[in-house]
Amino acid sequence: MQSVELQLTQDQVSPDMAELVLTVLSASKTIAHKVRRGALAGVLGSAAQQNVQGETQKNLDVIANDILKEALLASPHVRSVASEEEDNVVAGNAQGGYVVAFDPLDGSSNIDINGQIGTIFTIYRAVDDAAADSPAQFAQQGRAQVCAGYVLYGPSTQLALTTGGPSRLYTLDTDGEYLLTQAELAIAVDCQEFSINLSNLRHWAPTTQAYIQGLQAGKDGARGKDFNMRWNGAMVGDVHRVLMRGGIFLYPANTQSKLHNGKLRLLYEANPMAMLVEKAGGKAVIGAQAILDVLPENLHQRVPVILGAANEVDAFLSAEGYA
Ligand SMILES: O=P(O)(O)OC[C@H]1O[C@](O)(COP(=O)(O)O)[C@@H](O)[C@@H]1O
Ligand SMILES: [Mg+2]
Ligand SMILES: [Mg+2]
Repeated sequence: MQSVELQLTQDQVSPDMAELVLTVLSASKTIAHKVRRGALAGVLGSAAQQNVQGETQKNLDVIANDILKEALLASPHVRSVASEEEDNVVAGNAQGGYVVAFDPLDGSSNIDINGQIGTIFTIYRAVDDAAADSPAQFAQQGRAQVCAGYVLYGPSTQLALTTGGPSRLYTLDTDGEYLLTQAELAIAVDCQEFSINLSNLRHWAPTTQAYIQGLQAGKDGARGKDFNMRWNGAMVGDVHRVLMRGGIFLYPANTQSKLHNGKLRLLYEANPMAMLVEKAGGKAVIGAQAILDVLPENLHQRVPVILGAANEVDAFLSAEGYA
Protein backbone atom coordinates (compact mmCIF):
# COMPACT_ATOMS: atom_id res chain seq x y z
CA MET A 1 0.00 0.00 0.00
CA GLN A 2 1.12 3.47 -0.94
CA SER A 3 2.17 6.02 1.68
CA VAL A 4 0.65 9.49 1.53
CA GLU A 5 4.14 10.87 0.96
CA LEU A 6 4.61 8.79 -2.18
CA GLN A 7 1.09 9.56 -3.41
CA LEU A 8 1.72 13.32 -3.10
CA THR A 9 4.82 12.90 -5.26
CA GLN A 10 2.88 10.86 -7.82
CA ASP A 11 0.18 13.52 -7.81
CA GLN A 12 2.91 16.04 -8.70
CA VAL A 13 2.26 18.16 -5.65
CA SER A 14 5.05 20.75 -5.30
CA PRO A 15 7.72 19.83 -2.72
CA ASP A 16 6.81 22.86 -0.54
CA MET A 17 3.15 22.00 -0.43
CA ALA A 18 3.83 18.30 0.11
CA GLU A 19 6.06 19.22 3.06
CA LEU A 20 3.28 21.43 4.42
CA VAL A 21 0.65 18.69 4.10
CA LEU A 22 2.98 16.31 5.93
CA THR A 23 3.37 18.91 8.71
CA VAL A 24 -0.41 18.99 9.17
CA LEU A 25 -0.50 15.18 9.14
CA SER A 26 2.29 14.90 11.66
CA ALA A 27 0.30 17.18 14.02
CA SER A 28 -2.78 15.03 13.41
CA LYS A 29 -0.88 11.94 14.55
CA THR A 30 -0.03 13.65 17.84
CA ILE A 31 -3.73 14.52 18.25
CA ALA A 32 -4.78 10.98 17.28
CA HIS A 33 -2.48 9.55 19.93
CA LYS A 34 -4.03 11.75 22.64
CA VAL A 35 -7.56 10.97 21.43
CA ARG A 36 -6.81 7.26 21.61
CA ARG A 37 -5.64 7.53 25.23
CA GLY A 38 -8.63 9.75 26.12
CA ALA A 39 -9.09 10.09 29.86
CA LEU A 40 -5.61 8.58 30.39
CA ALA A 41 -4.09 11.53 28.51
CA GLY A 42 -6.22 14.02 30.47
CA VAL A 43 -7.84 15.40 27.31
CA LEU A 44 -11.53 15.10 28.25
CA GLY A 45 -13.75 17.74 29.86
CA SER A 46 -14.21 21.47 29.37
CA ALA A 47 -11.66 24.26 29.46
CA ALA A 48 -12.52 27.31 31.55
CA GLN A 49 -12.77 29.57 28.51
CA GLN A 50 -14.91 30.44 25.48
CA ASN A 51 -13.83 30.95 21.89
CA VAL A 52 -14.59 34.09 19.88
CA GLN A 53 -17.93 32.57 18.84
CA GLY A 54 -19.06 32.30 22.47
CA GLU A 55 -18.75 28.50 22.57
CA THR A 56 -17.29 26.90 25.70
CA GLN A 57 -14.06 25.24 24.60
CA LYS A 58 -13.39 21.64 25.46
CA ASN A 59 -9.90 20.76 26.67
CA LEU A 60 -9.27 18.85 23.46
CA ASP A 61 -10.32 21.88 21.33
CA VAL A 62 -7.53 23.86 23.00
CA ILE A 63 -4.96 21.03 22.96
CA ALA A 64 -5.55 20.19 19.27
CA ASN A 65 -5.44 23.87 18.35
CA ASP A 66 -2.11 24.34 20.15
CA ILE A 67 -0.59 21.25 18.50
CA LEU A 68 -1.56 22.35 14.99
CA LYS A 69 -0.67 26.00 15.53
CA GLU A 70 2.76 25.21 16.93
CA ALA A 71 3.57 22.80 14.07
CA LEU A 72 2.37 25.21 11.38
CA LEU A 73 4.07 28.29 12.77
CA ALA A 74 7.35 26.37 12.76
CA SER A 75 6.96 25.64 9.03
CA PRO A 76 8.81 27.89 6.57
CA HIS A 77 5.92 27.50 4.12
CA VAL A 78 3.15 28.96 6.28
CA ARG A 79 2.46 32.68 6.06
CA SER A 80 -0.78 32.74 8.06
CA VAL A 81 -2.92 30.51 10.21
CA ALA A 82 -6.65 30.74 10.97
CA SER A 83 -8.52 28.50 13.35
CA GLU A 84 -11.96 28.09 14.85
CA GLU A 85 -10.29 28.55 18.22
CA GLU A 86 -8.34 31.72 17.36
CA ASP A 87 -10.07 35.13 17.37
CA ASN A 88 -7.81 36.52 14.62
CA VAL A 89 -5.39 35.46 11.91
CA VAL A 90 -2.03 34.43 13.35
CA ALA A 91 1.06 35.53 11.37
CA GLY A 92 3.63 32.91 10.39
CA ASN A 93 6.69 33.24 8.18
CA ALA A 94 6.37 36.38 6.00
CA GLN A 95 8.08 34.45 3.15
CA GLY A 96 5.75 31.43 3.38
CA GLY A 97 3.86 30.61 0.20
CA TYR A 98 0.68 29.24 1.82
CA VAL A 99 -2.00 29.99 4.40
CA VAL A 100 -3.72 27.27 6.41
CA ALA A 101 -7.11 27.27 8.14
CA PHE A 102 -8.46 24.52 10.35
CA ASP A 103 -11.11 23.32 12.72
CA PRO A 104 -8.71 21.61 15.13
CA LEU A 105 -11.40 19.47 16.71
CA ASP A 106 -14.71 19.01 14.94
CA GLY A 107 -17.59 17.40 16.79
CA SER A 108 -16.63 18.74 20.24
CA SER A 109 -19.80 17.41 21.86
CA ASN A 110 -18.66 13.87 20.96
CA ILE A 111 -15.32 14.11 22.82
CA ASP A 112 -16.58 13.04 26.24
CA ILE A 113 -18.79 10.23 24.90
CA ASN A 114 -16.01 8.55 22.88
CA GLY A 115 -17.81 9.38 19.64
CA GLN A 116 -16.47 10.35 16.23
CA ILE A 117 -14.40 13.55 16.13
CA GLY A 118 -11.89 14.94 13.66
CA THR A 119 -9.69 17.73 12.36
CA ILE A 120 -10.70 19.62 9.19
CA PHE A 121 -8.12 21.68 7.27
CA THR A 122 -7.65 23.71 4.12
CA ILE A 123 -4.68 25.31 2.32
CA TYR A 124 -4.65 28.38 0.05
CA ARG A 125 -1.83 30.26 -1.63
CA ALA A 126 -0.78 33.33 0.37
CA VAL A 127 -1.97 36.75 -0.86
CA ASP A 128 1.08 38.88 -1.61
CA ASP A 129 -0.45 42.31 -1.14
CA ALA A 130 -1.83 41.59 2.34
CA ALA A 131 -0.05 41.38 5.69
CA ALA A 132 0.55 37.95 7.20
CA ASP A 133 -1.88 38.69 10.06
CA SER A 134 -4.60 40.11 7.79
CA PRO A 135 -7.98 38.40 7.33
CA ALA A 136 -7.51 39.29 3.64
CA GLN A 137 -5.24 36.21 3.46
CA PHE A 138 -8.40 34.12 3.82
CA ALA A 139 -10.84 36.28 1.84
CA GLN A 140 -10.62 33.80 -1.03
CA GLN A 141 -13.33 31.68 -2.60
CA GLY A 142 -13.26 27.98 -1.79
CA ARG A 143 -12.43 27.34 -5.46
CA ALA A 144 -8.97 28.73 -4.71
CA GLN A 145 -8.17 25.97 -2.21
CA VAL A 146 -5.07 24.03 -3.24
CA CYS A 147 -5.63 21.29 -0.70
CA ALA A 148 -8.50 20.23 1.54
CA GLY A 149 -8.81 17.37 3.97
CA TYR A 150 -9.93 15.97 7.26
CA VAL A 151 -8.66 13.42 9.71
CA LEU A 152 -11.37 11.32 11.35
CA TYR A 153 -10.47 9.95 14.78
CA GLY A 154 -12.81 6.95 14.68
CA PRO A 155 -12.25 3.26 15.44
CA SER A 156 -9.44 3.74 12.93
CA THR A 157 -7.86 7.08 12.12
CA GLN A 158 -8.52 8.01 8.51
CA LEU A 159 -7.49 10.87 6.28
CA ALA A 160 -9.54 12.15 3.34
CA LEU A 161 -7.44 14.40 1.14
CA THR A 162 -7.54 16.21 -2.17
CA THR A 163 -4.80 18.33 -3.65
CA GLY A 164 -6.90 19.29 -6.66
CA GLY A 165 -7.28 15.78 -8.06
CA PRO A 166 -9.54 13.01 -6.76
CA SER A 167 -10.50 12.81 -3.10
CA ARG A 168 -8.41 9.97 -1.69
CA LEU A 169 -8.72 8.03 1.55
CA TYR A 170 -5.81 6.95 3.73
CA THR A 171 -5.74 4.92 6.96
CA LEU A 172 -3.23 5.47 9.76
CA ASP A 173 -1.20 2.33 10.36
CA THR A 174 0.16 1.30 13.76
CA ASP A 175 3.65 2.41 12.71
CA GLY A 176 2.38 5.99 12.20
CA GLU A 177 2.10 6.00 8.38
CA TYR A 178 -0.98 7.11 6.47
CA LEU A 179 -1.49 4.45 3.77
CA LEU A 180 -3.73 4.81 0.74
CA THR A 181 -6.81 2.61 1.23
CA GLN A 182 -9.13 4.13 -1.41
CA ALA A 183 -7.61 5.89 -4.40
CA GLU A 184 -10.72 7.66 -5.59
CA LEU A 185 -13.85 8.36 -3.54
CA ALA A 186 -17.09 8.56 -5.52
CA ILE A 187 -20.51 9.66 -4.26
CA ALA A 188 -23.40 7.97 -6.10
CA VAL A 189 -25.74 10.55 -7.69
CA ASP A 190 -28.86 9.11 -6.03
CA CYS A 191 -29.30 8.18 -2.40
CA GLN A 192 -31.71 6.98 0.25
CA GLU A 193 -30.09 8.41 3.38
CA PHE A 194 -30.20 11.91 4.85
CA SER A 195 -28.38 13.52 7.74
CA ILE A 196 -29.78 16.53 9.59
CA ASN A 197 -30.43 17.66 13.16
CA LEU A 198 -34.17 17.12 13.04
CA SER A 199 -34.71 18.80 16.42
CA ASN A 200 -34.31 22.13 14.61
CA LEU A 201 -37.22 21.49 12.20
CA ARG A 202 -39.41 24.24 13.65
CA HIS A 203 -36.62 26.78 13.01
CA TRP A 204 -36.27 26.09 9.28
CA ALA A 205 -37.86 27.88 6.35
CA PRO A 206 -41.22 26.28 5.39
CA THR A 207 -39.68 25.04 2.11
CA THR A 208 -36.89 23.24 4.01
CA GLN A 209 -39.43 21.71 6.39
CA ALA A 210 -41.49 20.51 3.42
CA TYR A 211 -38.42 18.98 1.72
CA ILE A 212 -37.50 16.99 4.86
CA GLN A 213 -41.11 15.94 5.40
CA GLY A 214 -41.07 14.66 1.81
CA LEU A 215 -38.09 12.43 2.68
CA GLN A 216 -39.86 11.20 5.81
CA ALA A 217 -43.00 10.35 3.82
CA GLY A 218 -40.92 7.66 2.09
CA LYS A 219 -42.34 5.55 -0.70
CA ASP A 220 -45.90 6.57 0.11
CA GLY A 221 -45.03 10.23 -0.54
CA ALA A 222 -44.20 12.21 -3.66
CA ARG A 223 -40.56 11.03 -3.63
CA GLY A 224 -41.66 7.41 -4.03
CA LYS A 225 -38.80 5.88 -2.02
CA ASP A 226 -37.87 5.32 1.62
CA PHE A 227 -35.05 7.27 3.24
CA ASN A 228 -32.97 6.30 6.27
CA MET A 229 -31.63 8.96 8.65
CA ARG A 230 -28.28 9.24 10.49
CA TRP A 231 -26.92 12.10 12.64
CA ASN A 232 -23.50 11.86 14.26
CA GLY A 233 -23.40 15.37 15.63
CA ALA A 234 -19.93 15.73 14.11
CA MET A 235 -19.74 17.10 10.59
CA VAL A 236 -16.55 15.16 10.02
CA GLY A 237 -18.32 11.85 10.74
CA ASP A 238 -21.48 12.75 8.86
CA VAL A 239 -19.63 13.91 5.73
CA HIS A 240 -17.33 10.89 5.95
CA ARG A 241 -20.39 8.63 5.78
CA VAL A 242 -21.64 10.52 2.72
CA LEU A 243 -18.24 10.09 1.04
CA MET A 244 -18.17 6.39 1.87
CA ARG A 245 -21.71 5.25 1.12
CA GLY A 246 -23.57 8.24 -0.28
CA GLY A 247 -26.40 10.34 1.09
CA ILE A 248 -27.16 13.99 1.70
CA PHE A 249 -25.99 16.08 4.67
CA LEU A 250 -27.76 19.30 5.63
CA TYR A 251 -27.15 22.04 8.17
CA PRO A 252 -29.63 24.58 6.81
CA ALA A 253 -30.36 28.14 7.82
CA ASN A 254 -32.31 28.26 11.08
CA THR A 255 -34.44 31.21 10.02
CA GLN A 256 -36.27 31.36 13.36
CA SER A 257 -33.23 31.23 15.65
CA LYS A 258 -29.92 33.01 16.09
CA LEU A 259 -28.31 30.48 13.71
CA HIS A 260 -29.95 32.23 10.79
CA ASN A 261 -26.95 31.39 8.57
CA GLY A 262 -26.74 27.84 9.86
CA LYS A 263 -24.09 26.68 12.31
CA LEU A 264 -21.14 25.62 10.21
CA ARG A 265 -18.26 27.91 9.36
CA LEU A 266 -17.40 28.64 5.73
CA LEU A 267 -13.63 28.83 5.97
CA TYR A 268 -12.63 25.76 7.91
CA GLU A 269 -15.72 23.51 7.79
CA ALA A 270 -17.88 24.13 4.70
CA ASN A 271 -15.16 24.90 2.13
CA PRO A 272 -12.80 21.96 2.72
CA MET A 273 -15.74 19.54 2.88
CA ALA A 274 -17.27 21.06 -0.27
CA MET A 275 -14.01 20.57 -2.17
CA LEU A 276 -13.72 16.93 -1.04
CA VAL A 277 -17.36 16.31 -2.00
CA GLU A 278 -17.10 17.97 -5.42
CA LYS A 279 -13.89 16.06 -6.19
CA ALA A 280 -15.85 12.89 -5.39
CA GLY A 281 -18.60 13.81 -7.87
CA GLY A 282 -21.06 15.26 -5.34
CA LYS A 283 -22.53 18.75 -4.95
CA ALA A 284 -22.19 21.26 -2.12
CA VAL A 285 -24.40 24.35 -1.92
CA ILE A 286 -25.62 26.98 0.51
CA GLY A 287 -28.80 27.45 -1.55
CA ALA A 288 -28.71 28.76 -5.08
CA GLN A 289 -24.93 29.21 -4.82
CA ALA A 290 -22.20 26.55 -4.68
CA ILE A 291 -20.32 26.75 -1.38
CA LEU A 292 -17.03 27.02 -3.27
CA ASP A 293 -18.24 30.21 -5.05
CA VAL A 294 -19.00 32.16 -1.87
CA LEU A 295 -16.65 35.09 -1.28
CA PRO A 296 -15.98 35.11 2.48
CA GLU A 297 -16.90 38.28 4.38
CA ASN A 298 -15.26 37.38 7.64
CA LEU A 299 -13.10 34.74 9.23
CA HIS A 300 -15.73 32.93 11.28
CA GLN A 301 -18.64 33.42 8.86
CA ARG A 302 -21.36 30.79 9.06
CA VAL A 303 -23.17 29.43 6.03
CA PRO A 304 -25.94 26.91 5.42
CA VAL A 305 -24.43 23.62 4.18
CA ILE A 306 -26.21 21.13 1.92
CA LEU A 307 -23.95 18.52 0.34
CA GLY A 308 -23.73 15.03 -1.05
CA ALA A 309 -25.46 13.03 -3.80
CA ALA A 310 -25.83 15.29 -6.86
CA ASN A 311 -29.43 14.38 -7.71
CA GLU A 312 -30.56 14.70 -4.10
CA VAL A 313 -28.95 18.14 -3.72
CA ASP A 314 -30.83 19.08 -6.92
CA ALA A 315 -34.06 17.75 -5.37
CA PHE A 316 -33.41 20.00 -2.35
CA LEU A 317 -32.78 22.98 -4.62
CA SER A 318 -35.99 22.45 -6.55
CA ALA A 319 -37.96 22.05 -3.26
CA GLU A 320 -36.47 25.40 -2.20
CA GLY A 321 -37.59 26.93 -5.47
CA TYR A 322 -34.07 27.46 -6.87
CA ALA A 323 -34.28 25.06 -9.79
O1 LIG B 1 -25.43 20.66 17.88
P1 LIG B 1 -25.79 20.14 16.53
O2 LIG B 1 -26.92 20.88 15.90
O3 LIG B 1 -25.98 18.65 16.50
O4 LIG B 1 -24.54 20.52 15.62
C1 LIG B 1 -23.58 19.62 15.23
C2 LIG B 1 -22.63 20.32 14.35
O5 LIG B 1 -21.82 21.18 15.13
C3 LIG B 1 -20.47 20.87 14.98
O6 LIG B 1 -20.08 20.04 16.05
C4 LIG B 1 -19.69 22.16 14.98
O7 LIG B 1 -18.31 21.96 14.97
P2 LIG B 1 -17.38 22.13 16.28
O8 LIG B 1 -17.56 20.93 17.16
O9 LIG B 1 -16.04 22.20 15.65
O10 LIG B 1 -17.79 23.43 16.94
C5 LIG B 1 -20.39 20.07 13.66
O11 LIG B 1 -19.36 19.15 13.64
C6 LIG B 1 -21.72 19.34 13.66
O12 LIG B 1 -22.19 19.03 12.38
MG1 LIG C 1 -16.51 21.93 13.59
MG1 LIG D 1 -14.15 22.61 16.35
